Amino acid sequence: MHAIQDHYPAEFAHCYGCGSANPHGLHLKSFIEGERTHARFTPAAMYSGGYPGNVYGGLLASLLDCHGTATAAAFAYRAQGRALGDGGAPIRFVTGSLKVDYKRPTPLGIELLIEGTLRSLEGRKAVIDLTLSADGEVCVTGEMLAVQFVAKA
Ligand SMILES: CCCCC/C=C\C/C=C\C/C=C\C/C=C\CCCC(=O)SCCNC(=O)CCNC(=O)[C@H](O)C(C)(C)COP(=O)(O)OP(=O)(O)OC[C@H]1O[C@@H](n2cnc3c(N)ncnc32)[C@H](O)[C@@H]1OP(=O)(O)O
Repeated sequence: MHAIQDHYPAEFAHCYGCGSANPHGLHLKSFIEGERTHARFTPAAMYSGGYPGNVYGGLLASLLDCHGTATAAAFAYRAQGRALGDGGAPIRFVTGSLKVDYKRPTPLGIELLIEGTLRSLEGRKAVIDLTLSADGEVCVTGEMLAVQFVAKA
């Protein structure tokens, strides 16, 4: 199954969080299934936060950042009745704002589940609700305003 990011054009594949062409990036892969999106990521020891055994909060925000914009793009395609990677003009979103709430420490070394749902899609603005869980427990929640990117002439 192709990830949402697999459909980003090559010129947008350099994102640190999810670009397949960035050798130093996280290579996050997000999928849409029904009314939610999901991605999985297992942080290595180098992503340690301030206290041992737990994940650095900036990394967690990065995971929500990329998953949120991918979620916005996937739901915008769906709203227009289009398939991802249909060869038409790409629909791409950037992060306008991202609120992150750290509910409990996130353990290092186990697979994290990042999920997204669409709260609203109006014009160029998509509001996405995000969660990041470890072992079935929600550690981080997020709320993103993603804005559809329009190239300026
Ligand atoms: C950042 C662009 C760099 C070039 C990127 C090129 C292409 C990108 C295309 C595709 C990306 C592909 C893959 C993405 C992969 C990974 C992405 C990871 C996520 C990121 O890492 S992404 C980087 C961080 N991200 C930024 O670097 C954004 C910098 N920023 C801007 O580029 C502008 O700021 C922009 C475009 C956001 C809006 O600018 P704009 O001029 O196009 O439109 P405008 O200001 O009119 O906003 C329209 C409506 O959104 C409301 N609105 C806007 N911002 C708001 C906020 N913060 N809070 C509340 N409401 C807000 C307004 O109030 C208005 O609402 P209304 O229509 O109701 O009045």
